[in-house]
Amino acid sequence: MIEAVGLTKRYGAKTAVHNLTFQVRPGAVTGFLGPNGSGKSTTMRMILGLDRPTSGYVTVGGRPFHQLPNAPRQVGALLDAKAVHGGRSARLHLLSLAQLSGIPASRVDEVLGVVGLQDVARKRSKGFSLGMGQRLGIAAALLGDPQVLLFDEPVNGLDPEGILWVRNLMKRLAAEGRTVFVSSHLMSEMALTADHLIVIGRGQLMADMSVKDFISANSADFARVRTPDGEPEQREKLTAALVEAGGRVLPEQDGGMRVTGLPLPRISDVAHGADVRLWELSPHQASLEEAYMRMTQGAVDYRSTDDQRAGFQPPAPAFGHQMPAMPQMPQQGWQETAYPVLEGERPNPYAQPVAAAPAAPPVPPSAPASVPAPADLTKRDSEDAR
Ligand SMILES: Nc1ncnc2c1ncn2[C@@H]1O[C@H](COP(=O)(O)OP(=O)(O)OP(=O)(O)O)[C@@H](O)[C@H]1O
Repeated sequence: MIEAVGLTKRYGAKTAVHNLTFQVRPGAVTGFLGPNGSGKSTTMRMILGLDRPTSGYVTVGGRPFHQLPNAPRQVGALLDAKAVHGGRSARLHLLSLAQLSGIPASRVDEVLGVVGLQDVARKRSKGFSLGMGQRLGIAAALLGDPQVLLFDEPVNGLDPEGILWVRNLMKRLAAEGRTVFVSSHLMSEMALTADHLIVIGRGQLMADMSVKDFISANSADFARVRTPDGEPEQREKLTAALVEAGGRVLPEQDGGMRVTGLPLPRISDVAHGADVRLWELSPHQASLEEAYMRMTQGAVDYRSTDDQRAGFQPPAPAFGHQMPAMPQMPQQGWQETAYPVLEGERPNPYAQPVAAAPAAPPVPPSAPASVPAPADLTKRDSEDAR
């Protein structure tokens, strides 16, 4: 188990990590999430004794890293896959690491097989692709057969087959009872790999909970409703009836609607009462990515200027629906956020108090199907590009 208590790291005036307290338990994959520059690598370096905390402490198996007897056999880590002597072959690189820790040479060939590098084991690593370098870094982490494993963005540069392999490897390591702590910016991957999440923003703890709880705490469930294509009057009639029944309706890009505030059977009854046929009525829960974006939107330090111009406008209100007020972004130039806080959601701890948001123009009942559609919430420039 990894345990951090009041962990803080300052570099001069910059506080990289502030008062982090969390535990990473064995037998599960724990995802470590946070926007660029939020302090994930700094935290991992402190766990590994590569950086000294300014205050607080972190232990592995109850001891600070430096006090672990034969640490490489207890803790394995992939921090920077490029930190390899490029003139050495993969095998020689691993052999030298093994010799330093008293690990038998036979284990080197074993881990080369595990990561699929056996055929290039004698090639110099400077000729390796990004993905091969990641595999070599993972091999080094596994070398001592440790109980605790830390991976900083392990799928970086891997092809889909490699990503699947890493996912299965993490799960297998956790199923063997090991502690697996893994950072990533790939939310779809984390949703499939992690059991538990620790989310930080600007060095501070934002969430420490299961993936399931994280999604439900940071997203509002909604119903997707679609009326027959080519019959816009049906859609308008249903929108009016749903709003009258107390629902909130947001148009979707494909002509469907996102309805909140009414349970599914009630939506069905309202449609029946309004004599509107339905082509779709389905329950929806946000993705991990959407939930993550909602939570961290105020803690993002680096954002493309393009975000303001395209793709990051909040969904347009439908007839009769008043959009919830937008929390104001702390970043200069930001007036609106992509993720309004919806009813039933936990407010974003990083969002500033609501400031006067520009009033959205009302959409008349006869608005054509070209009502501005909600942005594609799954696309971000802040996806890790490294
Ligand atoms: N050695 C250092 N000296 C000064 N500042 C540093 C140092 N290391 C990290 N920082 C700063 O601390 C903050 C946290 O950096 P860190 O690399 O831990 O973030 P991260 O969450 O790993 O980011 P990313 O997702 O981009 O990898 C950043 O503002 C960074 O500039």
